Amino acid sequence: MDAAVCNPSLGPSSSSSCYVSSRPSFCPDLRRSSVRLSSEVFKVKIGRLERSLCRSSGNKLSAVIASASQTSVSDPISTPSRNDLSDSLKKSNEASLILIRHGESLWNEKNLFTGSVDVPLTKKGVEEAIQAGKRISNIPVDMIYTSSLIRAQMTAMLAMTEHRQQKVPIILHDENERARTWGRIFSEETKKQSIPVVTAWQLNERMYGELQGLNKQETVERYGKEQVHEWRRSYDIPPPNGESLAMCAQRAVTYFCDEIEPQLFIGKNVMIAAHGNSLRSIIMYLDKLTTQEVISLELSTGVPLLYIFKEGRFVRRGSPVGPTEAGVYAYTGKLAQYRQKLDEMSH
Ligand SMILES: O=C(O)[C@@H](CO)OP(=O)(O)O
Repeated sequence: MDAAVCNPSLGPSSSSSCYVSSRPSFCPDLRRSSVRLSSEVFKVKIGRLERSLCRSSGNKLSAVIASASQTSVSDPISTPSRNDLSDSLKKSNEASLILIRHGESLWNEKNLFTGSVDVPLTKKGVEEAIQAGKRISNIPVDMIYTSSLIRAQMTAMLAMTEHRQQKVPIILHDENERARTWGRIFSEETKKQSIPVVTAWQLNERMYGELQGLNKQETVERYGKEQVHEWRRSYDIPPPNGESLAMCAQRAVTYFCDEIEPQLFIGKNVMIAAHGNSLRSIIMYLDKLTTQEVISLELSTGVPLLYIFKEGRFVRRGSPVGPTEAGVYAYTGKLAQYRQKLDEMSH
């Protein structure tokens, strides 16, 4: 691996860990990346890459702009024109990426396998989401991506109630023409005060198959600790009739590359609220973890992780929690400036 991964286990205590990947991001570089994604993911990525970049006579910039302007965020709130995108691309050399696993759900509390089942947060989960919002309240957010499941959406919305930017997160409904038309906003000023929220099933928790609804402890007693650990944490062994992490990565990482990276590339600050395993697969891609390293990657509920996307690379800043917060903001001039602006506005 050409990146120094300081700490593949991303619990709340890993806030000081960071690394600079020497892999410039964006799909082309997967050709030489050491990320152990499944060969199917690799093929999908390369296929899409060739469609989005190579076909456009090697002009990466125009491909990125075209790709960004065609994404599902071409919506009534923030339809960026090609000129805006070019300007923003010229001006921006850095964007923040916040990843947050949803707060505790009612089935987390009961210790049940949840997967694709759409279960809401507990009171504790609501509180975790609010606390997460406090932790990221000084980090800019221009776009939010959530899964289509309520626990991730609740988390994103509750976190944003704490954000000092005080913009209104608005869910974009893209399911049909009527939903798109009826959700239009007719004030430019109001649009500026809004943050588009894109919901994507591709970011959903991995489908846990026939384990969904079963108690985790009882499953261990029935099938043994090793078998259950393999189902829960291995890269390519799926639970009965469910998705392995590799299968989950195939949709989640592909979505990240196709829809989210282009936004970061043009300088948009992005928050993703999703799930233990869909985020593990994305972190595996960002941190270039091996199939062995990803086994020990555990994400706590409601703890945000911050990455800086700069010069085509992802730099992990760990979690903006507690005493290390100053370090997080001090890291980039842009974040420090943003925070100063917020301070000035609130005086
Ligand atoms: O039940 C689930 O859907 C997931 C996340 O809560 O569990 P696990 O930690 O086993 O991947």
